[in-house]
Amino acid sequence: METESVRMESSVWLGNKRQRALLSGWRFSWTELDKKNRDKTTVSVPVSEVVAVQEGQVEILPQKKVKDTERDFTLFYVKRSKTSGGKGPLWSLGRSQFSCPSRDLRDQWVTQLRIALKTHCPSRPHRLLVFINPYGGKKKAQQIYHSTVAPLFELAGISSHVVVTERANQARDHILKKDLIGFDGVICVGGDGMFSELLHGVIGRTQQEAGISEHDPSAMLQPCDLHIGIIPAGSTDCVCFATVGVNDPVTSALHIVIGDSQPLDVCSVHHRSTLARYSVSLVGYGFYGDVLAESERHRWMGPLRYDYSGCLVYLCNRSYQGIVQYLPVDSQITSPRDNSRCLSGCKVCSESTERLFHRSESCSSLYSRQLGQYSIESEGEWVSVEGRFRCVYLTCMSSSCPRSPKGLSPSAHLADGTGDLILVRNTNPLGFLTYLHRHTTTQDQFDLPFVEVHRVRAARFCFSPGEEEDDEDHLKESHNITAGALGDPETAREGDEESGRLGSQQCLAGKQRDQGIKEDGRKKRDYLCGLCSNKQSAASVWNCDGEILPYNEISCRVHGQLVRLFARGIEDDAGSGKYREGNRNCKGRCFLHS
Ligand SMILES: CCCCCCCCCCCCC/C=C/[C@@H](O)[C@H](COP(=O)(O)O)NC(=O)CCCCC
Ligand SMILES: Nc1ncnc2c1ncn2[C@@H]1O[C@H](COP(=O)(O)OP(=O)(O)O)[C@@H](O)[C@H]1O
Ligand SMILES: [Ca+2]
Repeated sequence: METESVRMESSVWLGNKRQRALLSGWRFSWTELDKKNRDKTTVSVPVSEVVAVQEGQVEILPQKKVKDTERDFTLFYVKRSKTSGGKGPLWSLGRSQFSCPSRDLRDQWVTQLRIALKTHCPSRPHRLLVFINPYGGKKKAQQIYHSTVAPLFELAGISSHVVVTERANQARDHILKKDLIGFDGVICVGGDGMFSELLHGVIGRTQQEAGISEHDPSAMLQPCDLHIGIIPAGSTDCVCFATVGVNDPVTSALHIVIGDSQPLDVCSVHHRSTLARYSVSLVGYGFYGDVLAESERHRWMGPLRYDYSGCLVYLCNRSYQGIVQYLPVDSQITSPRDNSRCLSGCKVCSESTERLFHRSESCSSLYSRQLGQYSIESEGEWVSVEGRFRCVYLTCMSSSCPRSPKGLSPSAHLADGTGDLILVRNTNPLGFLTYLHRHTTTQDQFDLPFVEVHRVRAARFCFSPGEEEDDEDHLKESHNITAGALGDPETAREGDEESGRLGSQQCLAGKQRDQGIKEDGRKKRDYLCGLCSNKQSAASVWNCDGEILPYNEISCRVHGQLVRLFARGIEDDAGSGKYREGNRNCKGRCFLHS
């Protein structure tokens, strides 16, 4: 139904400069006028990026201050500033205080702007459930939320229920079990591990409600309506970086406030007919599994633990024997080496929306037709590769992060229903170092003779178990893994206090902690001896979005656009400042292009 569009125009003052303010349809603009009434500069803000309109002269930071001058109103909106190195723009809160010739006119402006907001932004969140992990990253999540994010939510009229977590998996269990009526989204303030908790909660709950078994690898999972927001306060913050373009709490909070919506592919990981976990960024064996396992022993280092562990594991020079099978997507149609980049309003992803959900006649491009429905049972299409690998991994998106600004697969798409499978065969230490180093530069990390990359819809992996390590109990022991941290759906859902990555460490206090450190020292030596020995048959573990999975065999399947984030993908330079209608307003699954 067409909504009547609001229009209003008048003269106003911004400081001592006279302006012509104009609200027309979905834009509000003000143009500075010179003494002869000629136009000078114009500032134009899309209504969908207006955060709030308030009477008087209002400031919210560092503290809320209101001077209720009867002819003034204050407009808060999204302001962008450029960043370098292919990142997205930083968003901040713009504020302009307008003075009107009369109180009457001021009231009219406030009313009309608020009507425009209601008309053009019907899908903004009003009530949010926020989970803060006080121990993630540099342990600043609570401070970040209260000083930076909460004032923005309050300004935008969003009410929030805040839960500061006391144990791992609390957020996931809360989403799975508690009443969520009235909430328009769930937010995590933390890292990729916290995001993963929300992801599991939201997907699990949606499948429960739809009566779908998550353990069935061939089940078509039900897409989730509840949006997830991420305020980055962790160590890698890859999901935030790859979907927003920067790791900045204010930018993320503003995407949430204006109700942006970004669909995201999710990979389900199964082990022997049981769902092991979901992943969006990394399901990796070998190097990335070893780095994660090693890093858990150095959590006290904060985010630096990954760099330290990365160096240790690199020096150990390990490789693993295994078989990888994958269901490829036609490389003539879409390729991880096409040098494209999935940006805000991505055409490939929007065509996939049609293919995945509507399958309409209009969806007739070659890409959409070729990627039509498939069956993971169609054995004939599977490709098999056997060998010794430094690492193998699957990612549903670019997985860019500050450590690797282009990411694990720079041309991967957030929402195209496929993942990129990277196979790094055994090579000499210098070759592998070159490969790792290219993640941090603009050089093509796939242009190396021992690296293969394939765009896939599903993959299966089977790695040879270690000589004496053919049972998972041994693996768990040698990697010092607790039951809940294994992502065992049954154990983990009980929500026991010891489960999860920080669980066992944060619970240690006083004497117990000292004992823990000694114990940790011993296990570390044992672990490194095992890791660096020449016993090439020993097994690694899986790094599944930062969670350890100690299995030799897993199967993975990509579920296109299974969840939605309060984000819009990475805006390129040309797109910054250029308006793209918030796609959440489309109500269904649709994109609008800038
Ligand atoms: C020796 C230096 C090697 C440099 C290579 C750089 C490669 C960076 C790859 C980044 C991987 C991104 C995938 C994201 C994984 C996260 O889910 C996971 C958990 O994050 P968090 O919850 O915030 O702790 N992070 C990792 O597994 C870190 C891998 C780092 C490998 C060096
Ligand atoms: N209160 C808590 N105590 C211990 N662990 C927690 C708590 N809250 C969350 N966790 C767990 O901590 C892990 C790491 O958290 P995350 O916020 O991702 O930080 P980081 O990015 O530093 O790893 C997550 O897997 C999460 O399940
Ligand atoms: Ca994808």
